[in-house]
Amino acid sequence: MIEISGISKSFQREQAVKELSLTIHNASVFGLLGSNGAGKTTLLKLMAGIMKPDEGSILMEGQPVYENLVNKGRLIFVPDAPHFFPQTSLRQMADYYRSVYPGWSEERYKQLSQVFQLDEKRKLHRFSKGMQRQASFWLALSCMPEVLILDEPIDGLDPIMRRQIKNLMFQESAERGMTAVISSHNLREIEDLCDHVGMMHQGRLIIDKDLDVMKADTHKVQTAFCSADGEPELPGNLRILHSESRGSVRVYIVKGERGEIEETFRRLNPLVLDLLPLTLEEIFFYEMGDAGYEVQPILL
Ligand SMILES: Nc1ncnc2c1ncn2[C@@H]1O[C@H](COP(=O)(O)OP(=O)(O)OP(=O)(O)O)[C@@H](O)[C@H]1O
Repeated sequence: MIEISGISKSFQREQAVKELSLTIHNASVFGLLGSNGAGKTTLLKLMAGIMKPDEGSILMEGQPVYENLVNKGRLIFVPDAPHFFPQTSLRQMADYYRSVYPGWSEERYKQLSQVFQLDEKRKLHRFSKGMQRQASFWLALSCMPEVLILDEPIDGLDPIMRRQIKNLMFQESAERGMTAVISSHNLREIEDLCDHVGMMHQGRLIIDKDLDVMKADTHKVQTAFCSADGEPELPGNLRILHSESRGSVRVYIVKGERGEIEETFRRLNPLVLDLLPLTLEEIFFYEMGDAGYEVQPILL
């Protein structure tokens, strides 16, 4: 378990992370969203023990991460721009990882050659951007990390490799109980991969929710009423985040339990009544508005 309590981090006069608290449970896949400059990379580096918070604490299995070799050996941070030693081949880089990470598995490294199919003898700087990213995943997963921290990992990968990486992440999480923390600007990617989602804005964590709970809690209601009766007054107990008319159809975004919402609308004798699921993008859009944030500058 990763327990983050009241951390802040400033660069000169810029406060990148502000009084942020968060718990990430073992074997979960946590998606971190937010606008450019929201503080995601800073938070990930703090979690990985690359930087020390100015205030607050970050504990992994009850122990600090910063300057703690045991915890650092349990986690791998994959940055948005892969970092390799100059003039090294993938095999040489693998030798280095083997010497540093106690969990390194030669067997896993060999297995993963079936997925990545990169030339191990070739110098890494000669690889394309996407191939370098594949090499980072190959090395990171061969270390059998308990925690994998990924900064915008999927960008630059082709669709087949994206799927392969997603499958590997599911496999590592389900079979070995690996915890993953993934920052991304891609809501669909996060929706596919993650079971828990956080959103940062100006250094703060403004949403921290289970994806299933979030989905089960917000509904799109499409309804139409007999025009002769006019539009009925909705009961005050309905928590409506948004409403709009599309011709004769009225669309409501409503928070609450599906059965209760349906029952409430049925009592108004609608001609049409449909309850539809929302995408993560839609849920965020309305949740952020509900939380009083200007949605446009936050969602990309
Ligand atoms: N090494 C640094 N020195 C000075 N300021 C920094 C440094 N690293 C980050 N910052 C500042 O901290 C803030 C948060 O940056 P961070 O890279 O964490 O954001 P981000 O959410 O990852 O952004 P993006 O989505 O654009 O990658 C920004 O205002 C940035 O300018």
